Amino acid sequence: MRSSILILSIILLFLIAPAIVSAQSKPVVLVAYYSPSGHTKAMAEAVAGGAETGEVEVVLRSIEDISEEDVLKAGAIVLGSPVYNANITPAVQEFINSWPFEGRPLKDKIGAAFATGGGISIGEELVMLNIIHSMLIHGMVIVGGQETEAAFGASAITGEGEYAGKAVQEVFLKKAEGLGKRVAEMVVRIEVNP
Ligand SMILES: Cc1cc2nc3c(=O)[nH]c(=O)nc-3n(C[C@H](O)[C@H](O)[C@H](O)COP(=O)(O)O)c2cc1C
Repeated sequence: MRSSILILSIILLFLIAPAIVSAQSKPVVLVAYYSPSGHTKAMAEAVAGGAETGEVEVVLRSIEDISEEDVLKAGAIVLGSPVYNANITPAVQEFINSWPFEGRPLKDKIGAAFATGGGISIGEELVMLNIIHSMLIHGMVIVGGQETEAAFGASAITGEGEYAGKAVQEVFLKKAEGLGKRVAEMVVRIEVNP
């Protein structure tokens, strides 16, 4: 009886161990956002959905809930900010300023950006490029979205014309999804796995 339990346990261990090891070794894609009125959060959720390829572990979190350890553990960081006066918000700037720099521990991690802005061409590209500048200072490897229309990352217009007063539109969510998917593919491809 005892020996059959022992044999069964060994068989189970052999069956479960590879699954445990592969779960632990998946690169982490951290999707970080700041979103007082919910539009950037909607884009973040679409980025996270796109990144769910099964090959990575996706962590979707508001910047207030992200620790230094979360940042260090991530193989990729996708960061989103609303446009405030054609710039990233002070909270997102503070979040970036909190990243560890000594010894450049973020070097070679994948980085990508997304943004939402009230109006067309009054800041969303500047915000994505601002995030990208900061990631480059840390030595991160920058990835844009799937299509030319999301070359700098994924952005959404939330307050002008036909986009005003509505949930974030499908055309923008698709760009966010594509960005997430590409980041997930690239982080596996370059085998970033701290
Ligand atoms: C203080 C402030 C400044 C803003 N400045 C801009 C701006 O310069 N350009 C723009 O396109 N939208 C601007 N907006 C609009 C926001 O970027 C837009 O509503 C965004 O989608 C909000 O994101 P959230 O819903 O995730 O908070 C501003 C909003 C606030 C509150």
